[in-house]
Amino acid sequence: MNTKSELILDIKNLKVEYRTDDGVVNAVNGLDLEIEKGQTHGLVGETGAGKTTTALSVLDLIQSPPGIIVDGKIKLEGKNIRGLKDKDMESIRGNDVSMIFQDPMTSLNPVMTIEDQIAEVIEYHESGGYKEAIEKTHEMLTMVGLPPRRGKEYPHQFSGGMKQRVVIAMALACRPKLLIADEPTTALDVTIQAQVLTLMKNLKNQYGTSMLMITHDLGIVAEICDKVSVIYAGHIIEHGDLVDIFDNTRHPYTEGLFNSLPNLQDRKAKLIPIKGLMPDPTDLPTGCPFHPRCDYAMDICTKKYPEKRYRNDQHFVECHLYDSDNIKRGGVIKRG
Ligand SMILES: Nc1ncnc2c1ncn2[C@@H]1O[C@H](COP(=O)(O)OP(=O)(O)OP(=O)(O)O)[C@@H](O)[C@H]1O
Ligand code: NI
Repeated sequence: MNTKSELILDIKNLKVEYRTDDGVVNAVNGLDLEIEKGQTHGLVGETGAGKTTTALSVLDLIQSPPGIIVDGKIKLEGKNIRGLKDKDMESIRGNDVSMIFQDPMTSLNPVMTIEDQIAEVIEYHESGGYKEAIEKTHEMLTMVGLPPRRGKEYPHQFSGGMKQRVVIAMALACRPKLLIADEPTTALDVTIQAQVLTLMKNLKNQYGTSMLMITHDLGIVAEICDKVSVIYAGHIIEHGDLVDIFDNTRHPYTEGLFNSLPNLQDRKAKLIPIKGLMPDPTDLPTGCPFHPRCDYAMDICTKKYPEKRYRNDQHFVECHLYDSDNIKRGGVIKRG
């Protein structure tokens, strides 16, 4: 029954809170996420849904205080990595999992040349000396489409798109098993965005790196992802492959995300934003957290969190519309 190939990352029941003076922010609320080896997995949802918190949890980089992982299992290649000693976690961050942030300057040192920064990463991971590391650095720069001679320059001499390419080169320099990209193109203009995405797609094909791509852009998901998890209020409310999510949408929230996109066939058609706002994470609604915004909400939705319902062996939805009593209505929401 289970035809899933090997998992690079397996998160079960992750719960993360930020305990602030204004209350407890329930950022991630029992989230499950499985990333198969060699695949690009899109994590998509509105601002505040818990995407970055999930990613930072994997690397044990949640700001603490106020953040705390309250519960859950995180496995990398089948090995538990939650609660590791600092030294072991550092080795995972350096060798196994790399993260690219939205703002490339998070990862770049303004007073070090580009090539020295990449070479430092390579030297840290490989036995060869500086000269060898610089040679490799030049290969990496070429790979991300930057002329190696520019390695002598400093970050401020580079445009935003070029800086993000450097960060990608750095993230890949240690050949990570898993690359986590947190909105890596959001800060870039549209043409550069497309170039960086193409680059990431090529790298994935070339090296078979598994990727977690965090985005609120369904266009990016369609462009480079194999699997998609839709996150709402710290829960994965729908998960499947591209065809499941784009052509067999089940969750009203996912449907809302699609409806809020401009229609390509009819550019004059109005955007239909999802009504209402993301719930206050310090005071989440009872039952399904989407119910106050949901056109299909039923009595039970205000009372009970919906279990996973599987449409096929991978596509699931957490929504009471698909409880057995309602299933007769079969696919209340259908696209295409
Ligand atoms: N250091 C922090 N202290 C308090 N609350 C935080 C902290 N970091 C995040 N949060 C809160 O946790 C919730 C989840 O935030 P998170 O950054 O994970 O969302 P996100 O999905 O990445 O959003 P975005 O698309 O805006 O990046 C939000 O309500 C956010 O305000
Ligand atoms: Ni974020």
